[in-house]
Amino acid sequence: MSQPRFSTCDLCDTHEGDVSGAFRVLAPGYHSYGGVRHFFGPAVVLRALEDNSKVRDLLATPGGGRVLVVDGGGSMRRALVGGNLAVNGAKNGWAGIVVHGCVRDVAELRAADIGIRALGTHPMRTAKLGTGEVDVPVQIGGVFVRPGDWVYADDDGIVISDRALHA
Ligand SMILES: O=C([O-])CC(=O)C(=O)O
Repeated sequence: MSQPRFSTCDLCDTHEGDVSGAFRVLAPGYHSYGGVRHFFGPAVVLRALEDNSKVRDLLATPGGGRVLVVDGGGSMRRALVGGNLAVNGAKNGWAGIVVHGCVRDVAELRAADIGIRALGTHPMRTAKLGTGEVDVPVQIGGVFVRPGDWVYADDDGIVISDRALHA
């Protein structure tokens, strides 16, 4: 897929004076695991605490270039995304996944044609109890992310905006 080139640094330079809260930057701490390092799209937002049932359900639906943002509560005890989910998300046209929590199957994630950011890795998978809240605002990395916000991720960081910022 051809991508408009954007740079989160350039976006920050352009919007540094925006004190409205429309332009936010996630605090550092998210690492890149997917085969795509540079991705963007409108956010689908999910809160899922050590249960990835809804992550799996959403990645099985058409992504249409959107980015799945998962507030996993920062859990360092379970992995919310693994190789199968990443491949499925890529196949269904998701641009990326941002996980406030852990992922696993690092080699498979690296081979998947999708952007993945997460706090770390953990080899233990989550429960599958069907819990989780879809389409809710979350607060991760010190900022709010709301359904429909735009996400821009590259090697320098992750920007959240209430509107599209690329040309
Ligand atoms: O099944 C899970 O919970 C996560 C996983 O390992 C995968 O996506 O391959």
